[in-house]
Amino acid sequence: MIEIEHLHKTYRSGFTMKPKLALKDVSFNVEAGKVYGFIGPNGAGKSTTIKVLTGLLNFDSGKVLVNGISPRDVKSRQYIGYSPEQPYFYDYLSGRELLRFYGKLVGLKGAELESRIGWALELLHANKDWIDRRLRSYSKGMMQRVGIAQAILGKPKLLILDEPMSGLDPMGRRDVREAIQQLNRDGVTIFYSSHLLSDVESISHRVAMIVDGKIVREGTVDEITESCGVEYHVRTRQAILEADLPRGVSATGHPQEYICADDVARDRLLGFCLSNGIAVEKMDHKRPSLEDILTEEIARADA
Ligand SMILES: Nc1ncnc2c1ncn2[C@@H]1O[C@H](COP(=O)(O)OP(=O)(O)OP(=O)(O)O)[C@@H](O)[C@H]1O
Repeated sequence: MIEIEHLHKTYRSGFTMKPKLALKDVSFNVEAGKVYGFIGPNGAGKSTTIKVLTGLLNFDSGKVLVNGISPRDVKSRQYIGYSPEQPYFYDYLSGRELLRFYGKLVGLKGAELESRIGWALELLHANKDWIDRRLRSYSKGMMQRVGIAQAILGKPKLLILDEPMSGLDPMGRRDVREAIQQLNRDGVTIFYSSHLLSDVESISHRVAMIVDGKIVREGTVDEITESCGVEYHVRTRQAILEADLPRGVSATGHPQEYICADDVARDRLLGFCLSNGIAVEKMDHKRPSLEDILTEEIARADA
């Protein structure tokens, strides 16, 4: 559904038009029928990638195809629904009037238009009285729901959402997560960016992590977190002197709890316990979260 190969994008801004390379050799594919999360810190290049995908921005070099068509070709937009990070709508309209306007743009009218608006509002739990108030009185969360509702009115094959959960309270985030999952069950491919990594972990089939314009990880959440190794937390019946701890094993704040950096360190600690008659009470393994990995990648890029 989305193919990006060796994408480079430079911005030129300011009086001197000094170039800034915002995307550096970005490549990834999004298969049809998947929920694909795009994560990275502020300024990493997420919105730039999304603007390239939606044909709003040109790029220097590389290959970008959406449903087999270049995003510069207007035909590619036939299948796309898009909600920008900060939608700017004409705010003298009510949410419902705005949706009528967008619905007409995708060819809906009459009873079908009203029923499609009803469906979109229901899906986003936005069928409340505020939908008939003017947009200028909306909170960020209300605006976000209307922005996503307009993006799905045309029943797109591909839904592109830039930070769909930002500005939402926990219930709003849950509603948007559930809406994404429902749309995906109905066959929609979803590509979305987010800072909220626990949401991304819970609903994405695959994830790409971008830091400073470069893709640093790509895969399923399991593939990404497993590739970073598993830590083992071991609790013993007796304390072990720090000086006696085998290589790769470190003390925690608790006197009988230790962290083994990998399988080898765990085996060394278990061997040490066995030969010294120390009973092991408990052992858990802990994979790093996407947040741990992203934090590490950001530190590496800053180093
Ligand atoms: N119109 C522009 N002119 C010049 N530089 C820009 C422009 N838009 C973005 N940039 C720069 O390109 C880089 C990537 O920005 P982008 O908005 O794509 O990041 P992002 O990952 O979406 O960030 P955020 O999470 O804060 O929205 C940043 O360094 C940003 O300052």
